[in-house]
Amino acid sequence: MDWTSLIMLIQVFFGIVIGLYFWNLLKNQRTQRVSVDRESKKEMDQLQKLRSVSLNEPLAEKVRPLTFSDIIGQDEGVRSLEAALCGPNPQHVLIYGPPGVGKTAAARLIMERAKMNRDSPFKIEAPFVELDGTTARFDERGIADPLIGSVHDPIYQGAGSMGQAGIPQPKPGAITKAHGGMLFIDEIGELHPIQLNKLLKVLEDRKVFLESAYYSEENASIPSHVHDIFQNGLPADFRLIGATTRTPDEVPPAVRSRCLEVFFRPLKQKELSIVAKSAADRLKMEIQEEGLETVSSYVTNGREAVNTVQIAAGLATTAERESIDVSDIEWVVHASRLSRRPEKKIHPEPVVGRVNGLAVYGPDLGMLLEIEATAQETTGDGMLTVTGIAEEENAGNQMRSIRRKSMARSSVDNVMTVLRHLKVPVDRYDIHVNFPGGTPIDGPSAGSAIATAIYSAVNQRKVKNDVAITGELSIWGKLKPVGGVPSKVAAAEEAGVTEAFVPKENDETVLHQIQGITVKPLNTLDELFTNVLVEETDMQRQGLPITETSSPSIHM
Ligand SMILES: Nc1ncnc2c1ncn2[C@@H]1O[C@H](COP(=O)(O)OP(=O)(O)OP(=O)(O)O)[C@@H](O)[C@H]1O
Repeated sequence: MDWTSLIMLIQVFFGIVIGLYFWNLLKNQRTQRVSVDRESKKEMDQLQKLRSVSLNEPLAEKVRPLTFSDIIGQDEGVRSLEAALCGPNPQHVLIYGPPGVGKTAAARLIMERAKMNRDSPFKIEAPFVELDGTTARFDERGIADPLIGSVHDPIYQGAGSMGQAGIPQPKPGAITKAHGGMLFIDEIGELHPIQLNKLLKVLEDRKVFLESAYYSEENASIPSHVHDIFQNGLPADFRLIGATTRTPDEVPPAVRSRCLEVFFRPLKQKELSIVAKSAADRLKMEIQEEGLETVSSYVTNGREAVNTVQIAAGLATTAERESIDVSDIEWVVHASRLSRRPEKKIHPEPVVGRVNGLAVYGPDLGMLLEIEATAQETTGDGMLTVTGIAEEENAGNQMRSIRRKSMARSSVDNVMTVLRHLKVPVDRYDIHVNFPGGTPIDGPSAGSAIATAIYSAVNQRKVKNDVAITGELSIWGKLKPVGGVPSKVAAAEEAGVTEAFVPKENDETVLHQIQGITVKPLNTLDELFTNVLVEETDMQRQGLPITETSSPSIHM
């Protein structure tokens, strides 16, 4: 055998080996493909089977508000929402309100309302994207961020053909999906601070830049659309609707300053009855007035009202009835461990030393705050006792927390000074001020009501039972403005108050639009006393010459 034949033989041998190698590779790939196809077909069949099964529409869907008129008690909030989003220049919006009062329901309807306006920049196909701030978790390495978007780097398994070619793949987040439309973030206050800061940047830039260590401008194998995204950003021009159960002071000022703030209020008892009735109607169930009253005296928001009716309807259906009985509802409220709403109603008659103050707690929840005072003349130095409040409280935030004397306690001390100044002989009495019921007391705003209670107790003059008072007190007896007055006045009206006295500086048109109650703005404590104390009879006047001056005079 000569050299040429030997070389040819070697070539043929290697040719066969290489051929066999590739043939084997191809065979493996084909087998893999076949098994992947077989697996995929099995999964596909399973998916089709799952899709072919469906239950009835969930009851919660059936009772969901379909129009703005289905949203009860939030006319003002809905109006603000429309003003912010349905005009030619829509704004970002933050909706505050307690849970289950219609924030999400209203946000879901607003896009359709906006599209009805021909001047609205939202086109027919404008998207409405929803995200939940509590679950929109992100990864600090930027692997996943459902809100802002992320980059699928080649290092991660499953990066596909682009990954194998070493190309980073940008994945758009909710802000890009909402481009040209609205992005609704429920519980926006629960977003991670880093996500919030990134969101703020997007609101400014109206686009988002994604980053990846795998991206290089010089890399010619990267497709042009990926270059474009890394160099020019992904579009993210949308209007934000954030909803939160937090109070405004718990939301970062940077977010608040970019948004129009809209407030949804807690629902009143009669409004909860309407929500419950409409849920029963949608479920095609009868419900009597007594049943509605039971629902509304236990639930605190629209969602609870709807849920209670749904479960009660389930009980009725199981018993083959077409009407919900009171006993069904009673069973549900007890099984759900709901407790009856504390009914804050005014006292039936005027009493000495008993005043209706007004408090606000949570986001926009007003309530009647009972204040009681007694005064016992003493021969020694008068003592002051304050009960029903915390003596000390924590203030500040995580960065700086301080312990201080309770604001309510300080407020009582302040009142004592004002009354001394008015020549009310408070030091000749043992005075006891009580805040019954463990109500949260937001400190200074109860000042004028506390002063009235003490003055009434010292002078034995009854305080009208159908009036309520709010207002901080300056050390000279001037009424100073306080927060949350509209919700306080609304709560007063619900409790049966006919006249509410507020500081003049708090006088707003909105207060006078609350039905069933008269709002009187006042400047000074002596004006307040004149209005809220029951007229003395001649006999009383003769018997009780308590103050050193017949009529208090205020010095500013
Ligand atoms: N004001 C209302 N009028 C009519 N139905 C209401 C109202 N508020 C709540 N509901 C009922 O409760 C359900 C839940 O309300 P929604 O999700 O809008 O509350 P939310 O304020 O967004 O609460 P959360 O802060 O817990 O998300 C609604 O689908 C509706 O059936």
